[in-house]
Amino acid sequence: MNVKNKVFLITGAATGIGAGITRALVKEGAKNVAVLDVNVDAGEALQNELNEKHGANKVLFIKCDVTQNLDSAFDEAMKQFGYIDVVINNAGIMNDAPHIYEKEIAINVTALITGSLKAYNWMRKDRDGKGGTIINISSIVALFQSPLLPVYSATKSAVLQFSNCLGRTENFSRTDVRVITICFGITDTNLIRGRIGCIDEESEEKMFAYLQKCPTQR
Ligand SMILES: NC(=O)c1ccc[n+]([C@@H]2O[C@H](COP(=O)([O-])OP(=O)(O)OC[C@H]3O[C@@H](n4cnc5c(N)ncnc54)[C@H](O)[C@@H]3O)[C@@H](O)[C@H]2O)c1
Ligand SMILES: CCCCC[C@H](O)/C=C/C=C\C=C\C=C\[C@@H](O)[C@@H](O)CCCC(=O)O
Repeated sequence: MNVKNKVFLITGAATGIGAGITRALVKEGAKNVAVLDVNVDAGEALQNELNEKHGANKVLFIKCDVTQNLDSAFDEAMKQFGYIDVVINNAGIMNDAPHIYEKEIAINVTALITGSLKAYNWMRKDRDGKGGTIINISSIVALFQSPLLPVYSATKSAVLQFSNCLGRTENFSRTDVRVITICFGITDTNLIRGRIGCIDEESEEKMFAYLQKCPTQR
C-alpha cells in the first residue's frame, strides 16, 4: 500500500504493534495519523515524539476507550482531518481469566466490529464516501486450536471471519472499501510480558512456562 499523503486512524496505538505501525507510517510519508488509546501518558509521549521529528500536527492523540467512546473519538479524528483513508482496528487485550474475558470480547470483537462498520459507512462510495481501507488485527491463534487461550483465540477467529465476510467481492465492488486482516505471530510487546490470565491456574502456569521459553523473552 502506498501510504504517502494518506490519513490513518489507528486504535490501541500508544504502545506495541500499533505504535510501531504509527512510527512506520509517518516515516513513509503518511499525511496524518490519529492515535486512539486509553493510555494517555504513552499516547501523548508518542504524539510529541513524532511531531517533533516529522512536523507539527502530523500525529494526533485522542484519548479513547474503544468500549466506551469509540464513536465520538472517531468523529473527532474525522473533524480534525476532514477524511480518513485507512482505519486500523488494532486495540486488543489477551486475558481469558474468569472475571476479565467479557472485557476481552468487548474490546477484541465488539469494538472492532463497531469501528469497522463506522469506517465502512464513512468510506463507501455508494453512500457519498470515496472508498478506503479497513485493516483489522487478528492473530495466528485464529488459525489453529490453542489449548491455553480458548477465549482469546475465539475473539481472533471472530475478527478474521467478520473481516473476510465484510470484505467479500460482492461488498467491495459496490463500496470500494477494502477489508484486510493481519494475523500476527508472537511479537515482543506488553501483551505477552509477565503473567497472562487464563481460564484456570494450570493453564496459566503452562502459559507462563511456554512464554519463558520464547525467543522474545531472552
Ligand atoms: N503481541 C503479540 O504477540 C500479538 C500477536 C498477534 C496479535 N496481536 C494483536 O495485536 C494488537 C496489539 O497488541 P500489542 O501486542 O501491540 O499489545 P499492547 O498491549 O502493546 O498494545 C495494545 C494497546 O491497546 C490499548 N488498549 C487496550 N484496551 C483498550 C481499550 N479499551 N481502548 C483503547 N485502547 C486499548 C493498550 O493501551 C495498548 O496501547 C492486539 O489486537 C493483539 O491481540 C498481538
Ligand atoms: C502464547 C502467546 C500468545 C500470543 C498471542 C498472539 O496473538 C500470538 C500468538 C502466536 C502463537 C501462539 C502460540 C500459542 C501456543 C500455546 O497455546 C500452546 O499451544 C503452547 C503449548 C504449551 C504447553 O501446552 O505446554
